[in-house]
Amino acid sequence: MAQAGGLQQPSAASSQPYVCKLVLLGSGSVGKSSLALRYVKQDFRNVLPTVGCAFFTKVVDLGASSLKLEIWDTAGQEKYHSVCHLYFRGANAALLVYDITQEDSFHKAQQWLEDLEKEFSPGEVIVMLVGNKTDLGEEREVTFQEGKEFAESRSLLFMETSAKLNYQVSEVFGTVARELLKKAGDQGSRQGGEAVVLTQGPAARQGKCCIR
Ligand SMILES: Nc1nc2c(ncn2[C@@H]2O[C@H](COP(=O)(O)OP(=O)(O)OP(=O)(O)O)[C@@H](O)[C@H]2O)c(=O)[nH]1
Repeated sequence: MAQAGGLQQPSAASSQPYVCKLVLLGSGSVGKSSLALRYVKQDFRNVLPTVGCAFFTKVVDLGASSLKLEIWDTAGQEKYHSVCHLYFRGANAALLVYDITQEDSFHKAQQWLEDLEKEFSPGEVIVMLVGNKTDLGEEREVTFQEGKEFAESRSLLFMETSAKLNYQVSEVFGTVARELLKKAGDQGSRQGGEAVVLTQGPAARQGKCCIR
């Protein structure tokens, strides 16, 4: 897994946090909404299947810098698949979520990766593979090793979580946030030291970053 570091600070003139779009992708019922709800509202409850897309925001405090995550929670049911690409356009990061007790959902996450690869150039978007529902270990169909090896083979970040038990949920979002800040810093350095905003504006929708 890549390590965060080498962060470029936002310019002194700006006190605004970086703004990044993170999209949650995966089959129905793997726990995408539950992960978002757990992270943003520290809550876990039965939620209805998402229709279209749900939207959350959270400011992540990373010490010297902060980052505002705009979290787009897409509907996993098959009938919504054809419209999902509309939501992940312009994303800076994606969580490919599967349910460790449903092998099908692991294969589906791999298909989502192919969809992302059609939309983005290599390295343009930070992708983490997330195996959810570790509290149901006795029903496990996808081993930790399988998830890890697939992630490594495609240069993805990887973690397992339980939204129910609040296991590694903040670590998932925190790790992605640190990677986003690191990327923004690297791009700022390449652009002569100016800070970079990964934003939801028109430039981001074309898969580019904006210089503040
Ligand atoms: N045991 C267990 N159940 C979970 C966990 N995360 C989610 N669930 C349950 O799994 C079911 C589906 O969760 P959702 O968060 O709605 O799943 P989703 O991926 O957003 O589903 P769609 O909206 O259909 O795409 C719900 O009954 C949740 O309570 C978990 O970590 N452990």
